[in-house]
Amino acid sequence: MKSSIATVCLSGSLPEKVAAIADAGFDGLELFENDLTAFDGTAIQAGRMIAERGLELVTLQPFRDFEGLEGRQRKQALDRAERKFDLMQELGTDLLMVCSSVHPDALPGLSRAAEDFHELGERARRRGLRVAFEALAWGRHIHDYRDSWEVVRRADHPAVGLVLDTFHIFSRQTDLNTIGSIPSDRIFLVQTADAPRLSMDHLSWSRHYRCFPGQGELQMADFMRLLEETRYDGPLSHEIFNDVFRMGHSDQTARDGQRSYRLLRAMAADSAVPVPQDIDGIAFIEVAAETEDLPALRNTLSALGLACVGRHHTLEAERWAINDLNIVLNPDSSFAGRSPGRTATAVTAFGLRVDNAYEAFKRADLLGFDIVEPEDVGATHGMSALRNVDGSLAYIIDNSQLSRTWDREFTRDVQPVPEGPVVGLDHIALSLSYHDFLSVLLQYRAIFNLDTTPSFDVTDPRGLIQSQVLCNASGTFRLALNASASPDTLSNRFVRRYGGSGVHHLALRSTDLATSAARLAEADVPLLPIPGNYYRDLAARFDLPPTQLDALADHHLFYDEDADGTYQQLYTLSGRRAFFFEIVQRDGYQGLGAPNAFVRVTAQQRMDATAPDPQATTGDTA
Ligand SMILES: O=C(O)c1ccc(O)c(O)c1
Ligand SMILES: [Mg+2]
Repeated sequence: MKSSIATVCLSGSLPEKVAAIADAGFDGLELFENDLTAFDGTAIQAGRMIAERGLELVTLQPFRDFEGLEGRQRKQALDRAERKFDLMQELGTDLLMVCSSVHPDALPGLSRAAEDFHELGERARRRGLRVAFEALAWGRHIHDYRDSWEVVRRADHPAVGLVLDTFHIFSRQTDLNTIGSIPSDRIFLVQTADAPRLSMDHLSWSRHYRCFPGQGELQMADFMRLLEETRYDGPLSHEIFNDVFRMGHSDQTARDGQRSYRLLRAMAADSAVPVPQDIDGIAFIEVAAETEDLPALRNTLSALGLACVGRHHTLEAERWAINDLNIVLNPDSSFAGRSPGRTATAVTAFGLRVDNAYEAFKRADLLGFDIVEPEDVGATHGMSALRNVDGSLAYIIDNSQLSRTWDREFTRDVQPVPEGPVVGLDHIALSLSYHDFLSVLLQYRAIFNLDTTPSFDVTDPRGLIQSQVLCNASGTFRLALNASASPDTLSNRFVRRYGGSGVHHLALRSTDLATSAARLAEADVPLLPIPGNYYRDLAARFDLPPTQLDALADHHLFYDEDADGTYQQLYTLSGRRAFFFEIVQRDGYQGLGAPNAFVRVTAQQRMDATAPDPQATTGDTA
């Protein structure tokens, strides 16, 4: 198969789109007619620009409202097609993609449509061209790929073939099984798109929410298995209409598109790409710490019961630990692989524990993700990492590797002895720019075997924050992704101040949150204050004894229940740092306290408003 992508997927001008598509390594592209119509060169120049970048022009599309017309309207539609054939010959493509008609005058009937396509195919053939028919999910009469296939079959013309577009097929929940029996030479084009499951009309869903396979919830693997049965060998072309892609960076989107294409190919039975592995947990977190922030960090960590258990042999870095949780405070920023221009004390790396790191890297590499070797960042630890879209590093390690690394790199001053109720890490939360959100989702879901919760909206006083959680089956790995289209939400204020996406908070797990809160208070670690109204609402929602409600309020704790159990949360303020700590007590509960999030972000925005001007000082609380 050949990899292709439609120009409509990307932001920018036609030359920018063509460059991004070529640089990302695609074999070809679908030219959306609007991109040509708005291009300030000739069709010949556009075709040459595409060819010079080594790209095949797979098709010109879409040709609309063709089938089912009579008399003068039918003749006009055929004449219109001839004008597009002229363009195609100048552009250097032999395929016109025709989508099913939404014309109010279009008449029903598969045989009538087949006659129209026979005639169109004959006109195309005379000019050495072909046409391909797609059923739009909202087509007036034809909105099922089995009907468009029947039209193509009855048209019975070598220049008339079928388009399969996964979005239209899945959005109507059409049975897939007919796909396997379509002769491969009758399929001229396969368009691939994923999407989140949303209940809305087909057209709005398609035009705004499509995403790359691997980012959504459609059963792409089922489709690919049936396509494989046909032995189809033509272009596999992403066609994504997505509001975020339209505002994103075309290079980043095109690179993700190529990764998604490889992910689709890796679904084939004979793929050489290793299968995705589980993430068992987070082995360590690295904080690039400015020296003046170290005392406050050390104070918070010791109040939480972590101890400094070793020092780096050559760097200033300290290893803080409790049980399996390791936090490395590293004042040497070069080790952390930080992006230029970022100065705040911030989380710049974490280590993902897997069964077989070699296989995970092999999969990541074959899918086209960026891998950073230790030499690249001048590190002696010997661990390779994925480069996250924000420039931070996700090391991938297996257990054998980890103990060796600690001993080679760090002294062992004290054994990590549990000294309080904090037992380890619960989750990490990222605040992402809106266009990084889907990139991060693709990276983690493509490489690893993870579940994704449905996306939900948190109401921040300045707009909505979209939130989604990636997690493993056993609950030992949770990564929360947050992004917002509104400029002044908490998550976007973080992104702006920090100079990009990044880790917004670290959540540790306690077995006794009230005691953890008391220890933080004793150590003068300020906690996020929670308004009294929150506890009035808790009293109404849950059957909690007054003493328990008072205790929650006294310690600034959030509370929630689900079918599996209860959950309590508290938050520290970030002070000068880019991130803050959350401490949770999870008694069976599976979520991340989503019903409390609007109160939390509102309280954080309130703290932020009373903090000194972030432009003038780094003493912010975002
Ligand atoms: O939204 C549309 O009109 C449209 C156009 C062309 C396509 O291939 C498609 O799937 C949708
Ligand atoms: Mg399509």
